[in-house]
Amino acid sequence: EISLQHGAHRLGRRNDADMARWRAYGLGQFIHWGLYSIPGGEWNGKIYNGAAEWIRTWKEVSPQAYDSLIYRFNPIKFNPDSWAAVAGRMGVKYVTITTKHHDGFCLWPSKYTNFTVAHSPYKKDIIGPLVKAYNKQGIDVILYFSIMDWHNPDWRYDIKTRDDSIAFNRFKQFTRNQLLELLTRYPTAKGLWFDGTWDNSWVKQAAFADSLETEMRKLRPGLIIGSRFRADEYGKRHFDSNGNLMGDYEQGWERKIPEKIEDVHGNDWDCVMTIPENQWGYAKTWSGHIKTADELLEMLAKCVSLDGNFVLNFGPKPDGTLRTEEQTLAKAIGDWMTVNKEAIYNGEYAGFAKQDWGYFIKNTGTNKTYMVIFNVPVSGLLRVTTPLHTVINKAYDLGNLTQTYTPEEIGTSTYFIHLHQQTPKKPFVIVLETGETG
Ligand SMILES: C#C[C@@H]1N[C@@H](C)[C@@H](O)[C@H]1O
Repeated sequence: EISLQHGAHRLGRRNDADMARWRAYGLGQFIHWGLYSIPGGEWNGKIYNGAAEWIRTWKEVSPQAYDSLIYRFNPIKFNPDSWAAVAGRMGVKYVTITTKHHDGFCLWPSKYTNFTVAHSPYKKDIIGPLVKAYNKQGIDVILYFSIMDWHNPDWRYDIKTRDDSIAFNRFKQFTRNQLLELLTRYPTAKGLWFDGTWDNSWVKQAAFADSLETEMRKLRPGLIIGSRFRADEYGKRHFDSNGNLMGDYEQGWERKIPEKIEDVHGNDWDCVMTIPENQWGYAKTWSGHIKTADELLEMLAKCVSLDGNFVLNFGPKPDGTLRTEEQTLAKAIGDWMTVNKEAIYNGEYAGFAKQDWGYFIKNTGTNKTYMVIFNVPVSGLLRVTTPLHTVINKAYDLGNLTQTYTPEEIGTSTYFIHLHQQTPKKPFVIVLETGETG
């Protein structure tokens, strides 16, 4: 171990109630919305083949022309209650919303820049009504904030000269002011999801970022901040120079999911996932593989089975409505969650050997372990190997409690569950009630 001033300040998981609440969420929604939603991945009739929210960096787009989109931001159909209703119906427990993405446009009327909704035709705050609407649905809010800010003239990708340093010091104060402003304006926000923190300029700010994180936690006790916010004094991100996790949960699982429990090193984590391969902001044309509800449900079950949360991204349209494909997926996921939500909420790693048919999820604090089944074997036999000294007392369908199973013991701690029907149309869940022997 080397001595670190600005590495991880806590070893192991947070064990407070705020983090336990975050850990229990299971399913989240990401919202990417801003000026980039207006071009929707197209510019002068040409399709940008990158992620739509990065279109400002395209050589075909002049930054000034992009920034002038502020004069076209007027989502007349924006109704936060309808977004929150869709999320509530989908079974989402928390939403992460972009307050400011890399382009620097603020969805709240920040005092520290004019590049905000207040200077657009829309004029009104977007974040406040969104927080209120989601909280009314019982959904917690996490605020996404990009440190990298392409619009701010003091932003630098690296600090090479004295002028860079003077400008970036102004930028650091601007960033601190905006973050304290967000925490003060939206006191019910449970956490911050930082992004745009990979450039050398910010990576060199270990002391400043560490002190800012401490200040934010003091201002908002219980605040949840992930591993992507700051680097240690050697520039190490997510895990410090001693291999310890920075922040309260690992934020490295962007569009990817761990394969096995060893990959998560006993940490809390979230996976943020797009429906197309890589589009976060609204893209008029979705190309490539568009994930189906069953694929997304399997990703959700896999994340929860490995102690993580699954956060599905939505990119609302410039007029403030949600695109049809996203509404359709939200309903399909919601229909499944209506029947099976107890397998997802308060879910954790069960410690059963992984099987091909699907995922085991233990319900925190109870004797229930859920088998979330996606791949029914032609034999109709579901193999279950329990942890040592764990026995199965009862087994039954979560969707039909009268449908019970008598596990056939076929070896030490190993059983077959004989399925009664083998052609399910949707993923389904069998509940195991377990006990401990000797
Ligand atoms: C790269 C990158 C960003 N990180 C994702 C969460 C999106 O915000 C994307 O633009």
